[in-house]
Amino acid sequence: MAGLSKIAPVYRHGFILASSMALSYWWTLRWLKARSKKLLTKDVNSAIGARLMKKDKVAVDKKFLRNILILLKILVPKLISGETFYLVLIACALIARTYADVWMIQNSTAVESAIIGRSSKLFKASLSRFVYAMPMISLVNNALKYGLDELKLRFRCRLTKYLYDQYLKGFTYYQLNNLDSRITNVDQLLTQDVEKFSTCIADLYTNISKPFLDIIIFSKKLTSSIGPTGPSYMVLYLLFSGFILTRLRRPVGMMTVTEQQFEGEFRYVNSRLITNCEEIAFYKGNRREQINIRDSFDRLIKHLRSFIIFRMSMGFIDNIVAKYISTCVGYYVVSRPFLSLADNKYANASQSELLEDYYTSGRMLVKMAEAVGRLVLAGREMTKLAGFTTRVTDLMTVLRDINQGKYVRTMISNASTNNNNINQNSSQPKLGLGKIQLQDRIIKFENVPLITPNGDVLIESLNFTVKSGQNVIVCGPNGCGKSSLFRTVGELWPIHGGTLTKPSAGQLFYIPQKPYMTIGTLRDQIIYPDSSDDMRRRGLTDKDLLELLERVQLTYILQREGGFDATQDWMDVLSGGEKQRIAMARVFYSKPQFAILDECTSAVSVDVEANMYEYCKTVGITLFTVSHRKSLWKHHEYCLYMDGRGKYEFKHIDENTLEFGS
Ligand SMILES: Nc1ncnc2c1ncn2[C@@H]1O[C@H](COP(=O)(O)OP(=O)(O)OP(=O)(O)O)[C@@H](O)[C@H]1O
Repeated sequence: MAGLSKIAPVYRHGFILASSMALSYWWTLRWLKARSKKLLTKDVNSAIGARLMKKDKVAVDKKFLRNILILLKILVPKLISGETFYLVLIACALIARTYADVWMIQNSTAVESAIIGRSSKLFKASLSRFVYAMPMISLVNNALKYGLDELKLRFRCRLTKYLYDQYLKGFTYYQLNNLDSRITNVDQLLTQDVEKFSTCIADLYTNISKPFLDIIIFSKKLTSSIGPTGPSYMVLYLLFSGFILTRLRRPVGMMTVTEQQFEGEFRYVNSRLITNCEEIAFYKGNRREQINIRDSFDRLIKHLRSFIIFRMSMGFIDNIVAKYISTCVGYYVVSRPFLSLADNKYANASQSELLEDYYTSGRMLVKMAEAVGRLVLAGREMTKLAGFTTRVTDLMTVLRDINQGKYVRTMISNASTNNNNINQNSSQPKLGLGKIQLQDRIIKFENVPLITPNGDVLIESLNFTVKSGQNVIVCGPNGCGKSSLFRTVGELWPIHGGTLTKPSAGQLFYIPQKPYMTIGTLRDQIIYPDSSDDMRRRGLTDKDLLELLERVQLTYILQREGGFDATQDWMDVLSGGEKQRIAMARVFYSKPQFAILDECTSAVSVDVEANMYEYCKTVGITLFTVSHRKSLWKHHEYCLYMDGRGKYEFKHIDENTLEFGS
């Protein structure tokens, strides 16, 4: 303290200020680290917690620049495009706006000089110039706003379309949600994160280019009036403060990523409640669900609170460095020629000349100081953008990997990462991709292992052939791999060895126990996934659909719901059995070579079920059936039995065959 008192007051105050800033930053960072560790340790058993344990660095660095370049190619795919037009429009509006600012400074100074000089002629002339310029300035401001809004919308459109093209290619949407565990809450990424990224990058374009332009234009103007030293000091200060603040703001990127993850988790628990509300209501599970939702919400709020505190502490430093010190530097620079008595320029100047010169240069310098401050603050937006960029590019990487058949699975239990899905273990078959051969009217497994996405081997090597006309009933205890077999046949799960011969995807139809009903008319439910245009192209009409409804004894539904064009929430409006019968009508509409019926007639009466099986036979649809009903065995020629311990049997059904089920 005694040492401090010997230092000149201005340095002493500077020293105290710098120390308090460093202390506040250090304390906040320590507190944040401890808090985030606590939050994650508490949550380590949840999927999101496990994933958050593995944190990649998120910062404005080389990786960020590389990613942003990749994304820019998607946002602005061609030089001559709508996006380029709006980028140019914004740039022109920004230049016009800066010149408008310069003009306003000069005109305001003229108005004030006229008032101080008591010249009504000059006052009227300057004021009328201002009135004439008003519409132009307003037009520039609004052109800038319009250009920016349109650019954000266009960026969002480009990125959303690009990501959905990847996401809905083949079975990527299924595989991302079921086979790969790198991304949770993909809906959050595809909706909110893309929107935030687009807004952030468009805002940054103006937040960087406007102050940058201001600095160039004001430096040029000031250099001609007060010489190059003043503007150079300002630019030097910009470089120095920009460097310091960018380093201090590093945690913002990771915190943005975490915030989006927690937001996604909160959204997910809410949508689970909506999807399963009936089951939860029957269980009276509202209290339990409330605990889940509260947990997730608390985690989000705790994180948001930490973020607010970090922002506050950073804002304290930001304000001082980017606003106040830069204004001080501005005042210092503008005052130098005025305060220096040796300066010839102002030695013999009158009071009003000094005043006019000070107003013009001073205001420009203050504007330049503000621009320097804004540019320094834009660094904060940049770190935030780094967070959104990481989220979007992570999704793009996972989509690309999945499209190339690469999956990464993180085991929640031991938080280990399992590449390409398989636990390497001596008793398991060797890794290597199996082959798929397309051939009509046959399904043939040759040495194909049945492996779950977690890498558990259900059956080491499957070998059997099913030709058209040979219906197969698939049976075995729960969890033995019946549905897994169909996921493999349907190419939802990759084949890890051997050869699978099968018809093309369109010739295989899968019906699950709980059939999916789409958004649309009653007609859309029967012809799903076809559209009405596809139906017309097939040469079918509503009369044919009516026949299909007769086959499944569901014609009454037409009257009840108001015809084929009726639109309802079909998931709710139809009963379980009605949904299953609609699903059977879908099979008859599609007439595939093979249909997989996964307990899909469990809610249909036995006589209706028997009719459906007979009809399939007459139109040549071969069936794979999973069912616990003994009554169905008579419609099948073969039985595939899996014992749940890795063994299976494929055999012809005759009078000696032991029938499973009830
Ligand atoms: N997406 C998945 N990720 C990891 N393991 C899975 C996945 N889907 C299924 N499994 C595992 O594969 C095994 C077989 O499941 P599958 O659904 O094929 O059984 P199933 O024979 O159809 O059973 P059920 O008769 O109860 O419907 C189970 O042990 C299950 O845990």
